[in-house]
Amino acid sequence: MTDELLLVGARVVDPLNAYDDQRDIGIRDGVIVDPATLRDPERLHLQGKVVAPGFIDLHVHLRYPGQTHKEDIRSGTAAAAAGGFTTVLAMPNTVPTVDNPTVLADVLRKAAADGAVHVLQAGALTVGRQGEAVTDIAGLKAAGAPVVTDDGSTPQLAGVMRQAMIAAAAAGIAVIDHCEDCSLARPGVMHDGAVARELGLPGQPRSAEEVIVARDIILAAETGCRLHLQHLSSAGSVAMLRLAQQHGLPVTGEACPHHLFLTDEACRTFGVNAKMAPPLREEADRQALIDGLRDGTLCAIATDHAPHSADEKAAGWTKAPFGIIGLEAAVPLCFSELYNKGVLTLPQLIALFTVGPRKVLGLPVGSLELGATADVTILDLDAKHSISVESFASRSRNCPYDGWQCRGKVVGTLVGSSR
Ligand SMILES: NC(=O)N[C@@H](CC(=O)O)C(=O)O
Ligand SMILES: [Zn+2]
Ligand SMILES: [Zn+2]
Repeated sequence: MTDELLLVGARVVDPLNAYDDQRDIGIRDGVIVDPATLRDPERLHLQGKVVAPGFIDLHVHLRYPGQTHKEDIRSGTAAAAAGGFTTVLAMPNTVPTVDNPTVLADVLRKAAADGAVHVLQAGALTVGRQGEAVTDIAGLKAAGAPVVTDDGSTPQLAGVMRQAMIAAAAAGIAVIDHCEDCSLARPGVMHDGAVARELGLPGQPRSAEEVIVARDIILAAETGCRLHLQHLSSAGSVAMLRLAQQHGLPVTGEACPHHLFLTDEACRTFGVNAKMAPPLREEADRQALIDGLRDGTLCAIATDHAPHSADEKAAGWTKAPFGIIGLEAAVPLCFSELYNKGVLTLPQLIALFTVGPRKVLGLPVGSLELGATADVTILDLDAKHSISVESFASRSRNCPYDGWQCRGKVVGTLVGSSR
């Protein structure tokens, strides 16, 4: 039996094709088709709503395998779908690490069975993410990893990163990079500034991120490796990325909602739910990240959805793990703060969830063209609501946004037939 659906009357925004107008969208068997070819479709009336290509989150922790008390593929992808995402890129800092094709195949098998959205799985850069032996990057790519990263950390030795980039370049795969020099970051638990001094907590200076951003831009230039900088937090990092792009280097970057909407001041209010890597910084950094989105230096907004259990987070500032969840708050926050407050245009904001991630992944995702997988995100730009952490599909609750008022809501997501 064919499965036919017609999306009627919405404003369709498809930045890859520079399209922004009202039109109907036809779907047959999970693929976008010409509406005129449908015979007897089910109709979804979407007047006053926006239809966009399914949003892609380049940075999530699904915690499978090994840490499913925090999240699993079922709960994490349910959270993604509720939050407006139809594709997520899972990080490999699991137990065991996704550092070989066998573990990767297991995750993909589990995702095909349990996933409410498409799950892409990044491979690790080094064995066990120990920063020593480079993984079989070509083998990971062949097994389905679209990118490689040691997220959670990065190889501390430049020589190891250089070797990894040479292998990644040869395999034709991008390195995505958690920029943190541990000798500068440790034992810090928040940004190294006035708030940390007042709270009496050890700080992480901006240099902990920036020296790795500089190092890895230099290595990308030398090796020709495609490099994507994850969860950038400092103004200096954005400036270096901009300069690298002006020099024509193949380097991109992402920002996370928490770095866009919070500063280290939030550490006073939200306690350990404001503890994450890299840390929340200062207002000038926040503004620089927003400028980076505005001028295209940063091509993606990614959540860095990092679930941890209540017990783990209850360990207090110095012992609690780094990270907050973001899948179900990111889109409402971004549409409130960036679109409805006039910071970005609608196509600009939607591109940060579609075209930008597509470029990083090098996959044919994030567009509504005929023949594409029918991944669709449906939005109501005016709907007012407040974020209710209690109602999240995620298994974890480590989120500072409970009760935040938003304008802009995810009405639904459609996930097309698997690629
Ligand atoms: N961002 C975080 O604070 N935590 C992430 C690791 C990471 O993204 O670096 C996690 O896995 O919990
Ligand atoms: Zn990270
Ligand atoms: Zn992460």
